Amino acid sequence: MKTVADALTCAVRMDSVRKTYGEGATAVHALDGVSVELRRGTFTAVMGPSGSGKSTFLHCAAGLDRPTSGRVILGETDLTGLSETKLTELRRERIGFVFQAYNLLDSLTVEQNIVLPLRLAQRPSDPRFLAEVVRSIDLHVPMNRRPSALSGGQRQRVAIARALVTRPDVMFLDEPTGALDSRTARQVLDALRHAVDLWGQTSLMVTHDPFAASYADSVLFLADGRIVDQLPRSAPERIAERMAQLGER
Ligand SMILES: Nc1ncnc2c1ncn2[C@@H]1O[C@H](COP(=O)(O)OP(=O)(O)OP(=O)(O)O)[C@@H](O)[C@H]1O
Repeated sequence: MKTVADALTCAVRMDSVRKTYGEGATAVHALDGVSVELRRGTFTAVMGPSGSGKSTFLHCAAGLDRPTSGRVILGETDLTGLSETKLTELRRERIGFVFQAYNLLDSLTVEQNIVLPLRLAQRPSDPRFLAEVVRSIDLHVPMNRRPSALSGGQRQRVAIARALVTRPDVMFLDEPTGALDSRTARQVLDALRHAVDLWGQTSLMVTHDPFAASYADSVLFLADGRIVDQLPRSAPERIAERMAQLGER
């Protein structure tokens, strides 16, 4: 029996989530009974071999995709019965997304890109909060510049600022450092970790990179659609070792 206190400390809960693609003999069980709780203010990494279900996990947790069975609960909202319209609204207002491709609009300035989610939700932008977000992720670029004039690491930090500006319940990141060299990746991860520590921003990141996962408070390991292990914050070597063991299954 879940108590009110559980709901308050839990940002996302997944209960026996299954996601099956196709039917019969060709059915693929991308998620095969995943139950997990992400506590508020924590940073979780999700790792696993290719095809283990990481993207499906992120898409179901973020309300981008619907599980075949089981439940996903964001705060106190059960996503199961929500209409498409309500789900879109919820994603826009309560969730932040960061993808490997930065998805910035070059017809807009850096500032206009960052505040776009607020405009779409018809919410006012608070210049002081915007300045704090930008400072917190160490983004020192002119706000009137176009994204095409920025480096990859700067662009990804603009994308993170855009995800943070609505103060989302959860920020979901899919391979945010996948396109970056190691030095730039480190800058982005430092920025991300800082945002988590400063705002208590609940975050979930899918990554192939043990170094990126070493920034998270805990690492979930998926294999064949199931959570097979979990590590507390660990060094990249320890995470890589666990991944290597999974690869040998
Ligand atoms: N739309 C789809 N239709 C059919 N099968 C799918 C679909 N999406 C994913 N799958 C299958 O579900 C399983 C899990 O895929 P998923 O993309 O979640 O894994 P992943 O761990 O993110 O992989 P990768 O690391 O390669 O991105 C795979 O076997 C994949 O082929």
